[in-house]
Amino acid sequence: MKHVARKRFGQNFLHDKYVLSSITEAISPAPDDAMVEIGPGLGAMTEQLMRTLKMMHVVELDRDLVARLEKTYNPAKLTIHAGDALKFDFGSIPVPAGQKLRIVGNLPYNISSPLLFHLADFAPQVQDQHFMLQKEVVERMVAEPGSKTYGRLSVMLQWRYDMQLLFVVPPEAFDPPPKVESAIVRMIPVANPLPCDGATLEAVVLKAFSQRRKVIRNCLAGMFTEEQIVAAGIKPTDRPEAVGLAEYVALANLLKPQ
Ligand SMILES: C[S@@+](CC[C@H](N)C(=O)[O-])C[C@H]1O[C@@H](n2cnc3c(N)ncnc32)[C@H](O)[C@@H]1O
Repeated sequence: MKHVARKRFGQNFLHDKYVLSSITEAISPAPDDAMVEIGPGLGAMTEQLMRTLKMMHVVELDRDLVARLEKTYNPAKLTIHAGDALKFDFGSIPVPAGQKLRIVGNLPYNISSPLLFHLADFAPQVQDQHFMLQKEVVERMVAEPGSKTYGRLSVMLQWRYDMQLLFVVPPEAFDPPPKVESAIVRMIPVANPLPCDGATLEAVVLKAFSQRRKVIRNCLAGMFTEEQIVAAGIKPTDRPEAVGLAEYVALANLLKPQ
């Protein structure tokens, strides 16, 4: 029976063979990799990856799709975790000694930001992440200070990952086609993130970008004095999008020294 795509689960299934092989090439799986795919759906990417991998894991929320995958794949090769990737403990996936986890997925766009933040908790156990996301979200992730798209997502993710937009994918590559363009992003956890308390950095960045049009001194009023802002190496009259990661980290460390 044909599966009817469910909008509430962000289901847009990849069917373009060229795009699928380009993603697989970018991921470049090796037979013994410890890999987990988020949202395998009808298995378009899973199928490609399993041509090389000896075994892999998937996390899928839609029970109908879980049932299909169970019927299609050998459980010795594919471990299916039925449930919500937002609550999934990625640290529970067994990884051979000396290896780290590789995470891939054509992600449900409606939960992409919370999912990326959830995954950041597992960054030290991860080798790399390759995701299909809304192009506009990838542009925000990789944006440099000074650009219009630079914001909370850029700072928080750049603290934990080196990121690269690999290529853009048009809506026609999916069934049903989404309304927006998509892009593939590669995320590699940084070996030594600048020392800082993550929750404090998040609070600072959230406040800083809550009023983008204001100067940083006004955005952060009540949290930092002008002297503290200067001590963090920031010009108080700059706008929040002009402030770099190291300076936001310096501010967070003033509130909670490491
Ligand atoms: C954009 S589709 C991609 C499907 C497939 N990987 C492909 O490329 O054709 C997103 C997939 O994520 C699943 N999904 C949605 N929300 C999820 C969640 N919270 N946890 C795990 N999977 C989820 C959907 O059911 C769907 O299979």
